[in-house]
Amino acid sequence: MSTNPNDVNSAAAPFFWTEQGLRVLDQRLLPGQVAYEVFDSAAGVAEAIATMRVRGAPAIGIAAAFGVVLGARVRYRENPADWRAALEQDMKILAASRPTAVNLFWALERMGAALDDIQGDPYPPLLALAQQIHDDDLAANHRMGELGADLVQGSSGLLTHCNTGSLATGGYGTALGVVRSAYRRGVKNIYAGETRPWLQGARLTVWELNQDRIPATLIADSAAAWLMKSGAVQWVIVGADRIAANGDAANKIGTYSLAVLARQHGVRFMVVAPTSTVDWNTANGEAIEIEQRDPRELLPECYLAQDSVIKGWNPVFDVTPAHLIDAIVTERGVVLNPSVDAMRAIRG
Ligand SMILES: CSC[C@H]1O[C@H](OP(=O)(O)O)[C@H](O)[C@@H]1O
Repeated sequence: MSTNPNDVNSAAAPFFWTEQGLRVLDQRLLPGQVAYEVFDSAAGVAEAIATMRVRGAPAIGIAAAFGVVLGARVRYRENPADWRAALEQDMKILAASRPTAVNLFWALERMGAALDDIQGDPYPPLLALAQQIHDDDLAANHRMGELGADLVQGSSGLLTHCNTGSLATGGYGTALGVVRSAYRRGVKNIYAGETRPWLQGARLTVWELNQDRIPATLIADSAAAWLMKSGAVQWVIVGADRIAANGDAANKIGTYSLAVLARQHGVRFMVVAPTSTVDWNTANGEAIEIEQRDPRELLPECYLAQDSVIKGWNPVFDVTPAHLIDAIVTERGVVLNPSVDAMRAIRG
């Protein structure tokens, strides 16, 4: 199987569409196991998203689009004359799978808007639309990769956080797409933060880079400040799950602290995300819902006992204010020093 990040059939692809259903790579098991499960219903895809078998804002949106396709196939078979109401219930289940990544709701809105024009069997047109959403995301990632690489040209080191590669998108990646493009242009010192507690960096990002034979250095999240103080990196490059209209960006927990540290050390800070991640209806970061996941993803086993007095607090995103962001890179262009006015340049 190809590991070419340009190829959606690379080992790092988060899922593949098959006639049986959406074949999902279970990212909870990486890097130790490359294991797939086929989901053949909307509820099944919602479960795959909620449990983080598939994760990453763009990948969540694309998976949800295929979830709508699966729901339409089931509902039309059940009742060819009246399938839409049941499908809309399926779409509500998909919408409830995770709250922060706006790509989920953007994809469901695009699929929902197509229902009015459908005559007869909804499966073929909805499958074509889901595949278009997937293809568009891959194309956007390559465009953003080049735009971001233009900005970091000449840098010696980059630090990234979480996983924003092929595993989190339609292929190639957002922030990790910039890293891939920058590496090809000569930026050789790539650092990846482990990204506790789910370890997207330690388990997923360095796995992807190793598949691509791109040398990288894994660091503990707590080593980021010391790395920046050493002068080894000139940019911190991250993804996003939801960008508000003023440029405030929600991303994996730990991103905000990296932005504060970057400003302290004169390191520039880049957010890379397709415009499907921009939520024009949310004025600023204060209004972004931050997902709280089960503390059991954080707490050592011994503190899960009934008599334990130890709890966990497990917000899995935080919000970086626009004033700490030097550049937001999208497929429609780059927003330098983001603000409400500056963001208008990328609004379709
Ligand atoms: C390009 S992926 C964007 C975003 O999604 C990740 O979150 P999760 O792994 O919880 O789905 C992370 O915040 C990435 O930066």
